[in-house]
Amino acid sequence: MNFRKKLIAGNWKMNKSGAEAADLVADLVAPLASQTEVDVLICPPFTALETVSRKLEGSSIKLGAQNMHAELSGAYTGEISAPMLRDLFVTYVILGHSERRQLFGETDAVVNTKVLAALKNELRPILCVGETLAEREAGDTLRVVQTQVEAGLAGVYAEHAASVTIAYEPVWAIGTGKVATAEQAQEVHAFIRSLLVTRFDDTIARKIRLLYGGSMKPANAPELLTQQDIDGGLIGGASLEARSFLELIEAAAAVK
Ligand SMILES: O=C[C@H](O)COP(=O)(O)O
Repeated sequence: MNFRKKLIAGNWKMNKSGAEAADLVADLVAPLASQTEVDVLICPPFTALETVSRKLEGSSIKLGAQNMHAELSGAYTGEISAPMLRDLFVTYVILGHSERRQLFGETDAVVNTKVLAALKNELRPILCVGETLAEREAGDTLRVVQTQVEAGLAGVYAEHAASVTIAYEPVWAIGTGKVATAEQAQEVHAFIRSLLVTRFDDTIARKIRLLYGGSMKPANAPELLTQQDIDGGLIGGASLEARSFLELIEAAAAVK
């Protein structure tokens, strides 16, 4: 039996002006006013966080950021710290997204410092892991995921572990329209759960939510979300439009 509440998280990436963000949030807040079955999170770009934060006052929709720096303050031009995010009522932060790893050179060690800093500052990290197509074709998927999970969680204390969410995002499925089959996704999610049992214990491992990300859409969500170890989705493209995002939340709510 799975007691974890599903989480549907929208990663808007580098999309939406302040005005567009305000419009999209307005289209989400009213339809979700009485929705309690699924946890809903939106992660706008930094520039829209304040606007979205104000619009979310009184709503159960949670606010997340897409990245942060591990230091609290200092000479880090262009960076944003955990206290700055807390100032805007941000509660989650996506860390180690494959786009950050591939395009901005974030290593497992860097991602780990951010995970630890997020937890220390009472932000809930969403640690992203996943293999490239070449790694999958070479039969390296589980090894790559294991390295990223173990390195990402190095130094995380058991009492903080339940605040962590892990998103499995096969790089070849991100923004490509190619989705992992439910079996492929479940295999990796179950593997991550087993790593968490080893790293922490069974009770803690059962509390940690594991999200699938990579071209999740209303059409493929029901099959993915009914898998035993898939506790929600980290949604890119389909979170940019209210209708598809609301349909994904409905799909998650329909899973019993
Ligand atoms: O963070 C979200 C993922 O990268 C998935 O993006 P996508 O739904 O556009 O494939």
